[in-house]
This record gives sequence, C-alpha cells and structure tokens, in this order.
Amino acid sequence: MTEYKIALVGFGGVNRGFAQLVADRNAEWKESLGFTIKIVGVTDLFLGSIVAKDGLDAQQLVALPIEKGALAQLPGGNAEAFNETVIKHSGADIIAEATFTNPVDGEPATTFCRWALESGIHVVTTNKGPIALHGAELKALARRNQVAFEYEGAVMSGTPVIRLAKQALAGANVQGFEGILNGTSNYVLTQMKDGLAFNDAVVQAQQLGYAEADPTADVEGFDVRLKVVILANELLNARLNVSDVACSGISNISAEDIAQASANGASWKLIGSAERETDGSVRASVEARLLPNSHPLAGIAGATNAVSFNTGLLGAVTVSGPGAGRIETAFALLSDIVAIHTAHSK
Ligand SMILES: NC(=O)c1ccc[n+]([C@@H]2O[C@H](COP(=O)([O-])OP(=O)(O)OC[C@H]3O[C@@H](n4cnc5c(N)ncnc54)[C@H](O)[C@@H]3O)[C@@H](O)[C@H]2O)c1
Ligand SMILES: N[C@@H](CCO)C(=O)O
Repeated sequence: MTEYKIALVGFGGVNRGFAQLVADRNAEWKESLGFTIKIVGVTDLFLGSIVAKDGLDAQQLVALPIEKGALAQLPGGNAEAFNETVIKHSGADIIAEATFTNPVDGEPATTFCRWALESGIHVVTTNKGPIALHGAELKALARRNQVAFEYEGAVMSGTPVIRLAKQALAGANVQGFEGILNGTSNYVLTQMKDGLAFNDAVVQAQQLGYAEADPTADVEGFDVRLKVVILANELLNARLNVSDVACSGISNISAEDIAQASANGASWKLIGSAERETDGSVRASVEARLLPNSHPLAGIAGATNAVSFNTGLLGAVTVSGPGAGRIETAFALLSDIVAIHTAHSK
C-alpha cells in the first residue's frame, strides 16, 4: 500500500478543503485508489507553520481557527510561516501549493514550486500564476528532476478539462476553444440577473470561497486571461504570454444592461477564447459577450464553468462543471495525486 506524504503550502480555502477530504476519505481511498495520504507539514503566511513527520491529524487541522499564528496552537507548531523548511525538509513526497495567485509575476508561488521540484518533490497546485507565467520552465525543471508538476485545478477547478483535452481529445485536432472560465464573474452576472447589486454579489462570491484574494482579478478578466494562456499553451501549442491576450471584464455591465439583455432573450457572459489562425498563430481574448439564449454557454449559471473545444474531427465538444469552490478545487489536487500515482506506480 502506498502512502503519500504531503505538505500543504498555503492553508486557505482550497488546502483546508483538501485536509477535509483527507479527514473524511483516506480510508475509502485506500480501497478505491490504492493509496493513503499523510499530511506531514503545513505552512501559511497568516496561520504559521508546522512539520510533523509522523503525520498530522487532518480533522484537527480543519478545525483550526482562522486567526493569526493559529498553527502555533498545535504541538510543535509555530506562529511563523517557515515555507522553505516545510517544502524542503518536512519529508514530503508531494507539495500541494495553494497560495494566492499573483497574476503579475506568479511569485512567491513559482519559487515554492522551484524549491520543491529542485528537491525531487512532486508538485500539485491550483495556482494559475506559476503555470501561466513560468509553465515551460517549471515543466522542464520537473522533467530534469524526474518528478511531476500537475495543475488540473488551475482551470475550471475540479472539472477535469486540461487532462481531458490533452489525453481524451488527443488526435481530435483541437483548433480552439471558448468558455466561461471564471466562477466568480459568472456568479455575479447570474445574481445580478436576479436583482442583486454588483458589489453585494461580489461579497457573496467571496463568502462562498470562489473569489481571488483580490476579486478585481475575477471581475476585470485577469483570472480568465491566465486560464486562457494556460489552455492555449497546453492544447494549441501556443507560446502565449499574458500580454498577448486582449482583456476586459464585467465591471462596466450595469443592472440595466442585464435587464435589457434578458428582455431581448440574451445573456451577458465573460468569455475566454483562443483560436488557431490559418497562418498557424493563435489569437486569444477575454471579453464580455452578449450571447443569445440559444447559445450553449448562455444558460451556464452561478459558479459553474463551461468550455467548448472546437475540434477538427468531432466539431464542438463542450464540458461543463464546477468552476470554483473549496472542496471542488481540493478534488483537483486529489486528481493530480491520482495522476502521479498512476504514472509512478507502473
Ligand atoms: N477557491 C477556488 O475556488 C479556487 C479555484 C481554483 C483555483 N484557485 C486557486 O487556488 C489558490 C488557493 O485558493 P484559496 O481559495 O484557497 O485562497 P485563500 O485566499 O483562501 O488561501 C490562500 C492562502 O495562502 C496563504 N498565503 C498567501 N501567500 C503566502 C505565502 N507567501 N506563503 C505562505 N502562505 C501564503 C494565505 O495566508 C491564505 O491562507 C489560489 O491561487 C487560487 O487562485 C482557487
Ligand atoms: N477565483 C476563481 C477561482 C477558480 O480559479 C474563479 O472564481 O473562477
């Protein structure tokens, strides 16, 4: 029986959700997945850090109050976040990186990933910054150190689009995609349709664990831009930088715009898209579009996301599912660990 030792870097909504899954389901995973998980370290800027090579009680971690230095309440815990120690010296086989997404330079998460990969430790992450901004470098680093760098949760949370498109649609000649790739902005647009004010809807999305630390990234399209770069580079072999993608958001869509659209049988949606051009280049954008209600993406409501892949062989293949949420995104970390287990237990 394989036991993976995991260190959690960032202990906000997603990694706390992951600890909850471990607390609730480790015994079931032993049977269904052929492995169990032991949490050997946690580090968080706000909560502090802890290393416990014999393993931490996942339920006790979940119950920890969200207050400064809270990890110091556990035996051996510290009120300071010793990130490097936890990443390099907790004895972890896998680092689950879920700190803030920094859409400008991907730091410090990119450094955390480098530390782990250079130390021969697998990385699973839901953080979009390192992949969109330094993906090629980190993948090469992982290959050189013969470890995995997995990031299924970076796009569409727990809905498995990256591996689905790369593996199950391999050979189907993916030429482009368009999708609703941000849960918060779609939630806000849906709530506004039901009469809620923009700011109140954003606060609700924050309370539900959907929004980024700075929700401007959600409503101005910056979060979708990172996801478009990730998908285009993964699936279309594009070499897009963030600055290559024209980007606007939903903050200038008023309640009146939404009401008028409804009256005309249409809906505003924030759409991220990329398409291969006839000269082989890839053009990508993020913008609010007015979709007729007959459009397959028009009815996608709340924090649900959907992406439609334009394939040469099958035409449009559309996948829809949770686009944000703590447990939903924690599931993506589990699916990355399953991928590591499958690849490394052959
Ligand atoms: N919540 C979702 O629905 C969702 C979905 C997909 C991807 N993501 C991504 O997953 C990551 C985590 O999301 P979340 O909802 O858990 O965020 P969160 O804000 O709840 O938690 C992030 C945690 O990281 C910690 N942190 C920040 N900087 C740190 C540093 N330098 N060192 C150590 N700890 C640090 C914070 O203190 C915080 O507790 C983000 O990058 C987010 O974009 C989130
Ligand atoms: N803030 C992001 C989280 C998922 O990446 C969203 O709302 O889609």
